[in-house]
Amino acid sequence: MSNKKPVRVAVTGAAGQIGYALLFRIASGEMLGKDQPVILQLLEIPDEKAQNALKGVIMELEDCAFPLLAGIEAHSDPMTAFKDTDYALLVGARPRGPGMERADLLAANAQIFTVQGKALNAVASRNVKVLVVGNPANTNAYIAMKSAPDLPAKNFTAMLRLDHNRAASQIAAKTGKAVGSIEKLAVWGNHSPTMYADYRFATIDGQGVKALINDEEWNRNTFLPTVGKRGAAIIAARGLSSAASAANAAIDHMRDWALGTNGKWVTMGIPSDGSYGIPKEVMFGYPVTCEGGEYKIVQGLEIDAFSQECINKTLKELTDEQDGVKHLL
Ligand SMILES: NC(=O)c1ccc[n+]([C@@H]2O[C@H](COP(=O)([O-])OP(=O)(O)OC[C@H]3O[C@@H](n4cnc5c(N)ncnc54)[C@H](O)[C@@H]3O)[C@@H](O)[C@H]2O)c1
Ligand SMILES: O=C(O)C[C@H](O)C(=O)O
Repeated sequence: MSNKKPVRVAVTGAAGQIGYALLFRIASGEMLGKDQPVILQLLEIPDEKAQNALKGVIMELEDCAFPLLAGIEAHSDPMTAFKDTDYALLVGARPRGPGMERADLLAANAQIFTVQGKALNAVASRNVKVLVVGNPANTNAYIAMKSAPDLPAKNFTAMLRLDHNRAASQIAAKTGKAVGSIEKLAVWGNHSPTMYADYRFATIDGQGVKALINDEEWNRNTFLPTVGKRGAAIIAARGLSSAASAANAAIDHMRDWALGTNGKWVTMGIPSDGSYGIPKEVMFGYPVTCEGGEYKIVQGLEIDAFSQECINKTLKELTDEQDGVKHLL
């Protein structure tokens, strides 16, 4: 038994496929630590089928008898689901099906994040840490942030960690080295095929990854498209969008933000502070380190011409998406 006070963790879309891969790991302490009790505040749409499915998930959570699970609540209204919440994982949104582009999702999902941003603004803990997973994640996080003017903008983040983990895995396969030995990897920009996974600074056991791979053709024509289109490849293969790997990335993102990275670089989508010439508030993937519950952008990295081109492209996509939702804000 832990004598720490329980923290409140809200998860939306709790009866969906990511929810099913996520909740059990949060309850077992993989996200916030094996000594941190949690109260789960679960939100689903006010629809009989979804609420019933949520009941089933809750029965299974109960049946795990997790020692750290100090309470479970089922909600159909964000105003109650987000009450006093310390962490909010905004997963609930429509996923992409085969053949759909991310832009198709913007119209379908944007409204969800104005409503939820306003609810967080009204009732969440003033220190709430928000992770948006529902796609298009960066722009949804931007909408939620803009809809919550009384909360610090820096508390709103978008998930780029899946791209980061995918990039690490491709590099491990290419070099034949252990994935856990890769450090200083960065993913810039949007969680979309335009993201720029950048291993120019990465090291494996102190050796430079760029020199180790020494294959710019592979970087441009294999690595970047493979990482960028991995979500679509999974949809084509499974008929459903990634869920276990997305849940895993959400756990990684929140754990590192809350508990720190010990100086290691990770990627988070965060509101820009102007670093690297990205306009302020654009929800942009950056390499960061985390300490004491705060993230800090890795500064001073040289951006060469190819990298700048890639960054400009993903930035343009994000500013276009932002323009497309102006009327909602
Ligand atoms: N950022 C990433 O890296 C990443 C990776 C994978 C998936 N995703 C996205 O995550 C989202 C969820 O994916 P999934 O596979 O779990 O989908 P899913 O359809 O299995 O589950 C989504 C759940 O959200 C619920 N929901 C919808 N609107 C809601 C609302 N307003 N409030 C509360 N709940 C709501 C639905 O009822 C459903 O149960 C999708 O948008 C998907 O594209 C993001
Ligand atoms: O690609 C998708 O639509 C799902 C998700 O964002 C992913 O990257 O797997």
